[in-house]
Amino acid sequence: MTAAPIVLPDSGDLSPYVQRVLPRSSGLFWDGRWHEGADQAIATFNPSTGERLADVTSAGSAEVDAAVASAKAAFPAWAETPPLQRAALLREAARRVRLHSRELALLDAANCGNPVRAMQMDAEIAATQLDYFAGLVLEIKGETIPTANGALNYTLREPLGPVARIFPFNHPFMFAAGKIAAPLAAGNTVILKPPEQAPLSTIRLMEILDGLFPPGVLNCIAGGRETGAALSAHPDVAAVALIGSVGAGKAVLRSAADTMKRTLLELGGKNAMVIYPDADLRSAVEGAVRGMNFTWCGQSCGSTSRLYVHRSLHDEFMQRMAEELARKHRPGIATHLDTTMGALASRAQYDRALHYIQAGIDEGAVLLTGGHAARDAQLKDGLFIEPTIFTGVRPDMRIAREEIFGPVLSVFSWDDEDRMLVEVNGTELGLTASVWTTSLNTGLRAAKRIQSGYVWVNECSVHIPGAPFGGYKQSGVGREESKEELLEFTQLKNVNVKLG
Ligand SMILES: NC(=O)c1ccc[n+]([C@@H]2O[C@H](COP(=O)([O-])OP(=O)(O)OC[C@H]3O[C@@H](n4cnc5c(N)ncnc54)[C@H](O)[C@@H]3O)[C@@H](O)[C@H]2O)c1
Ligand SMILES: O=S(=O)(O)c1ccc(CO)cc1
Repeated sequence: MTAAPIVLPDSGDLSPYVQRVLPRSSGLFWDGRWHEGADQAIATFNPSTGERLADVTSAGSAEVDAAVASAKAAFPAWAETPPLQRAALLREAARRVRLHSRELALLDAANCGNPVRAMQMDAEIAATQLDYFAGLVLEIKGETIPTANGALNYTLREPLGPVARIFPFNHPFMFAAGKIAAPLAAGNTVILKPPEQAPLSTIRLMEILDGLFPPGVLNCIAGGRETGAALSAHPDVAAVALIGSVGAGKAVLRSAADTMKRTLLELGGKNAMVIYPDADLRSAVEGAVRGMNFTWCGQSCGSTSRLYVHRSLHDEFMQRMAEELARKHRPGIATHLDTTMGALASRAQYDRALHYIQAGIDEGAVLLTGGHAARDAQLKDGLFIEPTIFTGVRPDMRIAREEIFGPVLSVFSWDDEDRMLVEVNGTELGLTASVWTTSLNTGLRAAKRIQSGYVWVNECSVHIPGAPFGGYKQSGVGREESKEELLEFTQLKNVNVKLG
């Protein structure tokens, strides 16, 4: 039985309730129970206020070894658990997530700076992913292969073993809860490594799910990059699934090489949105604001942070976009239910975004709006930056080439489609893209030519359950949010039976 959820108001400022939703446990859970760590604690903060929220125990190498040993010991029995029984436990996990969604959203808002209302959506997405993969368990199946001599030849899909799930701070709870679903559904055990900047909702998740799975099936170790690196290098970890930066992805690939472990990498983006001259202006302007994900300060791998507007529309488009942005997003305290744009997750993220804003100014881009920290006196203790749009951006500028992961949009004007598409594709990243046009031909042509793993036409930002999400080029390896994610956590065995 889980404790009853904490009742929270439907409107107004939820800051007074933050203390009540904090987890009571350490950051270390394996073998079905909580542990004290010998290693140091990580202080974790509220980016809206600067307030220290809690200290979380960080896993050192002894704790990593113990968590992996627990996941390894639990693996054979979990792999043998009938698939529908595994699915039933995942559905119960989804039910508990929904039951506690509002307190989890508040915890994320307080810890990572994203607005609390948006984080309620994150909890719902996580629950949907748990249900979705629970529904797929009977699809973990093989094929029969015709043979020349009448032998029976068939394939089986078997789980891999302990899977490390390492993820970042931009959607902490959605990643923690949603990303256990596929590996557990496929019969693997899991070790979660939450982000050091915002680990609290993962720890609370472990409290909410405590006792649901057999000991060792679902484990959690808090910690930073060293903890993630130790997991990636561990010989008894069979697969590492990382959501994070390209640099971390390369480090994981290198350490995984020694033990030939499976990797699934969801990495960075420098994603383009293209506005064709025949686009429906009203919906394209709305999409351009939404695609940048100003709600979470652009801290999203899928944000369309490069906007290519056809020259014939450029001035009117940008004027309307500035108006739409001003109407929709102004930084505010993340734990207030009216807030539509939160705080940057950490001082490092804040400094990084301001650094890129300065680089844009220094390299000659034109500030259309924003370009500085929030000046509202009520926000003075937090990590707030005004939503920022640069026009007149050239492809050689740093704000055109490098992932900022902040509320900074770079706008380009174009009139030659071929040249524009070369620029769109002229990056080592290829995660998402968005194209706006009323011509089906144009939309399909652009979708074919853009080198990205996920292309929206007359849409942006939304993730469609069941549609494979993942990157081309250095944006990643493998696909998530779909049947492909489930199969990433299986290995194929071929069996040939000579008959007669
Ligand atoms: N493609 C996606 O689905 C997706 C989604 C969200 C964020 N991201 C990317 O995440 C990045 C932002 O997050 P960040 O700056 O915290 O990323 P990061 O790579 O520094 O950290 C992400 C996670 O990886 C861990 N980590 C860092 N270095 C590691 C290493 N060498 N070995 C193992 N683990 C390591 C961190 O502790 C954290 O838990 C951006 O690049 C963004 O595009 C990608
Ligand atoms: O905001 S994003 O980081 O692009 C993101 C990643 C994954 C999902 C759903 O799995 C939603 C948003």
